[in-house]
Amino acid sequence: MDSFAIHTEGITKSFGALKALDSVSLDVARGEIFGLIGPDGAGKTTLFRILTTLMLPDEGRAEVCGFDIIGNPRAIRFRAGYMPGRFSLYPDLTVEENLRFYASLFGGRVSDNFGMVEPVYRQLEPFRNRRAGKLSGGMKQKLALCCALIHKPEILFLDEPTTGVDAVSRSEFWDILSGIKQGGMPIIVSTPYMDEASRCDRIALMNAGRILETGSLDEILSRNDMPVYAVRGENNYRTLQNLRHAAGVRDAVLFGEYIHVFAEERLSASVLAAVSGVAEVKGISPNIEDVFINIMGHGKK
Ligand SMILES: Nc1ncnc2c1ncn2[C@@H]1O[C@H](COP(=O)(O)OP(=O)(O)OP(=O)(O)O)[C@@H](O)[C@H]1O
Repeated sequence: MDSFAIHTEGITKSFGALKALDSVSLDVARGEIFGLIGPDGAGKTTLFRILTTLMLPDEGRAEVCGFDIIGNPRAIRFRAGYMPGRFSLYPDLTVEENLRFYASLFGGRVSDNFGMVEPVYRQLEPFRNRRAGKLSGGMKQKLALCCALIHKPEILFLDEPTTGVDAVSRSEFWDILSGIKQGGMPIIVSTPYMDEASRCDRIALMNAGRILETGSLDEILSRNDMPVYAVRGENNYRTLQNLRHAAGVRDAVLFGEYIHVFAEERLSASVLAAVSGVAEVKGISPNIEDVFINIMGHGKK
């Protein structure tokens, strides 16, 4: 088990009647970027809190860096860098003061491990005297990452680091994570954005407290290969209703200007074209969003 950065078996957590995590079992290998992908309420934050020893599970067990979350939480706290989902910085402290504060929480100084954050901090340096509350979203995110790294952790937990950040900053942030991974640090990162799956070595698709699929993006796509058509309607809203009631259609969902139709094997493009209001039909390869919607829609597993 020690060969895994994270190993969990049957982690379950309820809040009253709500099961926020339902028997979550997963492994994160050393040196990989592992993405936890799912919508709001999937249970991502709850899992992070349990793995960083801020909350106890009701059932199940887990190890982080070879240490048991219940038996040895202190060892994990020193080894884990955690960037919580919501803004974790002190808005009235400057960039520099925030970093100094986080270093002091672990009994150190910024200079002790500056090499760890230097590549990212260099981008923040021009603003080092600016209060964190006055930074742009992308800059806040970079500072929060520096604060999570400043005690030189062995593993990084990032809870929705790119939520609410513009597309360019999101992409830059993923480039930074790839750089950190090159140094051998395992990273577990949650996101509601399906397109970020391609930046991870492996992912888990999560919904309503359960892991629906785990694997590399390619593995998940090939495991869930299915006939999908992109359909444009004369009036997409009306066409969507017609498609949902058409024989051989398992589900139909609006994606931009096209409707994606999840079809039974026997359905052909020409049969679809005959559905009232359909203006254009083309066969497409399902993307990760198609797979996710299809799995959720059919309660697989
Ligand atoms: N302390 C709590 N008390 C009661 N319910 C909670 C608590 N923490 C989380 N929940 C509920 O558990 C479920 C999972 O929440 P969680 O925050 O883990 O999901 P998430 O995937 O991180 O989504 P989000 O982005 O919305 O935080 C949600 O329905 C949430 O309302």
